[in-house]
Amino acid sequence: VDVLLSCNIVFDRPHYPPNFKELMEEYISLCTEVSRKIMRGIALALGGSPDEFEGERGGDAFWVMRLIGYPGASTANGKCTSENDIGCGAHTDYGLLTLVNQDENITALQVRNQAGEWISAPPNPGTFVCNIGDMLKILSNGLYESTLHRVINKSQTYRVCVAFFYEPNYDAAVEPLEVCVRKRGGTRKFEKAVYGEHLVSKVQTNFVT
Ligand SMILES: O=C(O)CCC(=O)C(=O)O
Ligand SMILES: [Fe+2]
Repeated sequence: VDVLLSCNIVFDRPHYPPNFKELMEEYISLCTEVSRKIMRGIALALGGSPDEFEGERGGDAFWVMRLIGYPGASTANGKCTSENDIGCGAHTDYGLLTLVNQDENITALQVRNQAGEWISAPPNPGTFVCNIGDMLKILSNGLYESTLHRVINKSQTYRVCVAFFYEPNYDAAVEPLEVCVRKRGGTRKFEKAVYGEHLVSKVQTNFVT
């Protein structure tokens, strides 16, 4: 799918550190392991078996990792005004979980709470911010919400964020778990969705102008 291939990293650019590929691969493998463990915890919290998300639901992740750079406000287009900040518009993530590793010392990520207010999710050294994605909202029948978030870098410093997206298998047909349907009095809040179709349609609306 062209839209998904358009931003893939080329691992052997000459200005990358010599062990860049190995570091990224190790990081991805550790993030995959942590995400799988978080999913086991969530499965238990929802009252299911710990393996609820194994198999195509979340055991064979179509992971994505993005290394995102946000130029500082002053260098973005020559002026330092609040209109010049560089960020990322409000959206929900698409899959199961996102592990957001933010640059220390810059508060730019904001999440919308249930009262509809935007609150900061400041970097906390040694921790990830963990977003819930749309597929986990569906699987949990809405017991977990995929939280709206956005990024506004008002600082004058270039901000880097490493976001690891833990997703279902590309072809997975995702629907509310029985245990979560029972918890909501037998009501199915969401229709079945095929993860790959959801991903492509959201990437097209978010990134293609
Ligand atoms: O830069 C961030 O802190 C978050 C980026 C983000 O929300 C995303 O890539 O989906
Ligand atoms: Fe996001």
